[in-house]
Amino acid sequence: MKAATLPVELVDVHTRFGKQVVHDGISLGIHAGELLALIGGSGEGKTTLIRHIAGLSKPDRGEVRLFGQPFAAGTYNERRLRRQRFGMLFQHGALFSALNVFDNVAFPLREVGGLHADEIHTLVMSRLALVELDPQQAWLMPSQLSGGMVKRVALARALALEPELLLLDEPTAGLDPERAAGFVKLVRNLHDSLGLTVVFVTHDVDTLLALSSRVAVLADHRILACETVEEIMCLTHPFIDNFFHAYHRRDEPMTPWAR
Ligand SMILES: Nc1ncnc2c1ncn2[C@@H]1O[C@H](COP(=O)(O)OP(=O)(O)OP(=O)(O)O)[C@@H](O)[C@H]1O
Repeated sequence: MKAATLPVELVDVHTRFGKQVVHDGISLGIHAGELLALIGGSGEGKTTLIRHIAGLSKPDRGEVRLFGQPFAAGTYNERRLRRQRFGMLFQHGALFSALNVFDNVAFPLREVGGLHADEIHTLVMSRLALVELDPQQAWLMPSQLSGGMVKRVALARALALEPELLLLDEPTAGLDPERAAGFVKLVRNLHDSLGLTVVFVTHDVDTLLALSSRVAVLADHRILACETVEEIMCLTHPFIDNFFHAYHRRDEPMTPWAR
């Protein structure tokens, strides 16, 4: 039986910036439909790894495969179609500050080309509805949005082309606990209803518990482990002890909501 194609496969990835080694042989397969969290100490290379997956940077050695193909493989058109199969949410939303919400979400649709203005309007409004924003909020500028709304608009833009894979760099960073919980619930619902594969970087234990089906730990320039959160919590490593330290000090029992 032929093995299913993995949406993302990292094979022996090495990255260095000058003399600084960031990744020293990272191999990881991400399965269709999973919610994979990437955790690790500050500066361990999580964002760089997400950027490699999105093709925004390249490892010095090793390979990043997207939907079974090396990033650079195929014709221009094949690469463009592969590019449309994932959406990315950057750490601070990265909205175009000179464009209103509508035009931010419409941007990837216009880039693809071939769509009429009324089709773009329908698609943008449907994406805004997916992220639970009101139609009248389409006409606001990014400077008029709360932090939570910025994330939702950025998510709507990432979903514009109906991707199968969503890459999220610290989706709840900068949000208060209530907004963070709301955003996590939204991502979780979208994952369930659209059958998305989600890869996300987080520093937040609550986000990790609520969203991950598997957790990859980046430590000492490698993947230390990639297991369920319960299994990760049983490992002994200074980063893991530290990461869950505050959580262990709470009185409540550890209850991942994701399963
Ligand atoms: N373009 C670049 N040029 C030089 N150094 C870089 C570049 N991009 C990242 N780095 C360095 O590589 C290391 C990994 O950075 P990265 O942002 O991937 O870490 P991270 O794990 O996401 O960190 P954090 O959790 O603090 O956001 C850091 O030391 C960073 O300074």
